[in-house]
Order: sequence, then structure tokens, then C-alpha cells
Amino acid sequence: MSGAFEIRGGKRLSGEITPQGAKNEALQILCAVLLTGDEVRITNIPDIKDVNKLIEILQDFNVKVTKNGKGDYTFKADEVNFDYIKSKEFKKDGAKLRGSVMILGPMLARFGEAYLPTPGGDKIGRRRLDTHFQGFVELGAEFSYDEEEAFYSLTAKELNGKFILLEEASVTGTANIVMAAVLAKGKTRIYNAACEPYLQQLCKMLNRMGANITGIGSNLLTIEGVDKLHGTEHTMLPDMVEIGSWIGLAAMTKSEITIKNVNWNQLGVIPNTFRKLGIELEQRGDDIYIPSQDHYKVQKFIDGSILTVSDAPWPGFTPDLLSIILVVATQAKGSVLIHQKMFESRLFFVDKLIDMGAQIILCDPHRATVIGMNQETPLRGTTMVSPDIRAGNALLIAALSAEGKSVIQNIEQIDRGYENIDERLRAIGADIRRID
Ligand SMILES: CC(=O)N[C@H]1[C@@H](OP(=O)(O)OP(=O)(O)OC[C@H]2O[C@@H](n3ccc(=O)[nH]c3=O)[C@H](O)[C@@H]2O)O[C@H](CO)[C@@H](O)[C@@H]1O
Ligand SMILES: C=C(OP(=O)(O)O)C(=O)O
Repeated sequence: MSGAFEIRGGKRLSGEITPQGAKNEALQILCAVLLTGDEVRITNIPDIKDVNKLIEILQDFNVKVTKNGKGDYTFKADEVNFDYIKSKEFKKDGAKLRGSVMILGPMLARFGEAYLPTPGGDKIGRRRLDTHFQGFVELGAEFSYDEEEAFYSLTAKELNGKFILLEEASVTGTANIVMAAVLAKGKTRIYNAACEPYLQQLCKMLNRMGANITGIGSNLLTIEGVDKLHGTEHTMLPDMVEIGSWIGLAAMTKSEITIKNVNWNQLGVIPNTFRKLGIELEQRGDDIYIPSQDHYKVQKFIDGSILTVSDAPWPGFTPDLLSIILVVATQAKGSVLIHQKMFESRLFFVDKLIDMGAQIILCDPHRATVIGMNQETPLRGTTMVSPDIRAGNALLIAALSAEGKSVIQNIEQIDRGYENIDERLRAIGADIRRID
């Protein structure tokens, strides 16, 4: 386990915080550079572990990578070393992150073959890849899986567009199939497509590269295949998961915080979901202003029943923010039912919150009832281990609000998704330091 944060909580924070570029968008966009031999310049790339690992993988594929400045890179995949994809190194490196799965679509489309070890990412329950492979097979690929090596193989002499009804609106699955279909022959229609802002950004970038995708933002994408894509420039959106996390941080620590340049129009139901917990927030230009609030009161549904917050594919509420909602609910006035529908192991971190004094009933692996303490009894600092990227940040927020000292271990799980988080939190007054 690597590194820890030591936090002295209970302080009010104040000031401005700027969200990093979106992690999950970056992972898609970086894979898309493999679709052309021309230069692709990408800005606002977050400097985080997962993204840096993917950039290293691209370099191992012999993609030329030039750093122009902070978060600003140019990629040129004109002499791809395809042999690397079958190497021992790729079997090791590709397994380190979830995002590597999206190498498959571009490789299959451009080189007619693609391979992948079982990708890494959060251990938050089963994370099957069936949707990805079903999509590739429908486009004409042959698929095989070596169980012993946990290695996936795809080959295709030619990809041909067709109507594909996805079994589920998988985020990375849709990105993968779109990236294969842009270079397929003829028309592909993908129904039940995921449409997160990450995917909208990917499709817009692909269109700037010469692809012909319509229906962007909906669950029906139509793609007219083209022979070749060319270079472009692309800027990553601010990370909506970070933005939601800072709203939660402000509420829990009773702090006045302005979140800068949030791209409000792409936040969907996120601001209103926090408002349902009673948190005041204001759109000011493209910033979010959160006033210092001593208490926040949970709204009930119109029929008077208890508020439920659950995840759903976009434009529903992202599962990546449910752990933050759960932590924030611990200090609200009122009760909230948290229902994590997609993943079955993402709520177990509530044990740590219960140790800190939170009133939570874990009903089953998918549902937890939180009885808010109305900021009357603060959480107590403790030592804990970060189980996954989002629960890690949720525990960090809990620790910043708690009385006394907390230590969070295994912070690699936080660093893989949040850029320089300790320094940015210190800049708004947090007492947090990195220890070995
Ligand atoms: C690198 C990356 O971009 N990771 C994100 C991506 O992961 P990823 O693309 O791996 O997640 P998927 O969208 O494929 O699926 C997530 C989970 O939800 C289930 N599922 C999915 C769709 C659906 O309609 N119903 C359903 O139950 C799947 O079975 C799976 O267990 O999307 C997830 C869901 O937003 C996010 O938590 C991850 O942060
Ligand atoms: C689950 C997440 O990441 P990954 O898909 O990379 O594991 C996440 O970003 O919340």
C-alpha cells in the first residue's frame, strides 16, 4: 500500500478551486489518437496516475508524444509498433487501468487486430466487457478469450456497419464501438448508446477528425464510415466528478467555496441533486458559488416519502458521485436512501463512516440509509484505507469535516483520479499532508 494523507479536520475552508480536466474523458480521447497518423493536440489533460499510465502505453506503441506545456500534449501515431500489443509488457501495463480497454476499438479499426489483458480500474463489483465484444462481433470481428492468460483477442478482415442494439449503455463500451465504427464500411447505428459528456466530447472530436457521427448526446448514434481520419485539436471538459466532490466538500465543512469554470451546461442533474440535500449553490457566470452553510435540510419527495438518490446512465446521476452524496448526507438534516444500482461493491466503505460516528444502515450491497446528524455531532477522525477512487475522496471529505486527526492509507487510489489534491486543498485552507 502506498502513501497516506494525514488530515486535521473541522476547519472551515474558503476560496476558489478549479476543477482538473475530466479523467474519464481523457482516457477515451487518448485512445482515439490511435485512429490517425496525423498530429492530434490535446489540452487540459489531467496530471493523474491513470492518464499518465495511458500516455506511457501510447509511447510504448511508438506513438510520438510531445509535451507542449502543462496538460498540453501532441500525439502522432504514424508509425505504430503493433507488435507491442502482444508483448508481455502490454499484458502487464494494459492490466493496470480500466481506460486501456478503449485501445481495442481504434486498433481493430486501423489494423484489423486487437488484443487486451483483463483491464484494471476500481474493484467495485463485476465489470463485464460483454457489451464491447458483442459490438465488435456485430461489426464483423472474430473474438476469442484465453481464460488462462485472461487475454482477449479480436481480428477482422473488414468491419461493416450495421444496426447494433447494446445490451446495456456501457460508457467505455460505447466509446470502443464508436471508434471501431468510424472506420467501418457503411452505416452503423448504435442504439442504447451511453451519452455521458465524455462520449459527446469523443464524438465531437472524431467528427473534427473527419468522421461522420450524428445523434451525439442521444442514445441513438448514427455513424457513416469513412476511409481515413486526420489530425485535430481537442480540449478536455472540466471533471464533473471533481466538481460534485467540491460541492460536497463545501457543505460538509460549512465552507464558502467558488468552483471555477465548471461548464455548467454539461453538469446535467448534478447541481440539483446536491440541492435536494438542502445545499445552496449558485451559478455565477460559469462558476459555482457555495455559501457557508451551518445546516442543510434534505428535501422529501412530493408525496412526503424519504429522498432516494440513485445512479443511472446519463442523463441520470453518475454512479461516480454517489459516495460523495452519501458522505454529505451524514451531516444533513433528514434521512436519505442511497441506491447504487450499477455496482455491487461500492458501498462497503460506509463501515469507515460508521466508525467515525455516522448514522448509516447498510441495507444490502446496493442500498444504504443515511440518517443525517444536522451538523450537531461532528464525525470523529480515525485511520482508514481508501478502497477505491471515489470512496477514497469521500473519506477524505469526511476526514476534513471530522473532529481531530485522520489518516487515510492507500492514497494511490485517490491519486489515480485527482490531480495534486493535497496541494489544491491546502490552497483553500485544508490541513492535509502526505506521509509515508
Ligand atoms: C474509465 C471510465 O470511463 N470509467 C467509468 C465507466 O466505466 P465502464 O465503462 O467500465 O462502466 P459501464 O458503463 O460499462 O458499466 C458500469 C456498470 O454498470 C452496469 N450497467 C451499465 C449500464 C447500464 O445501463 N446498466 C448497468 O447496470 C454494468 O453492468 C457495470 O457493472 O462508466 C461507469 C458508469 O458510469 C463509471 O462508474 C466509471 O467511472
Ligand atoms: C470507477 C472509476 O474509474 P475506473 O473506471 O477507471 O475504475 C471512476 O472513475 O469512478
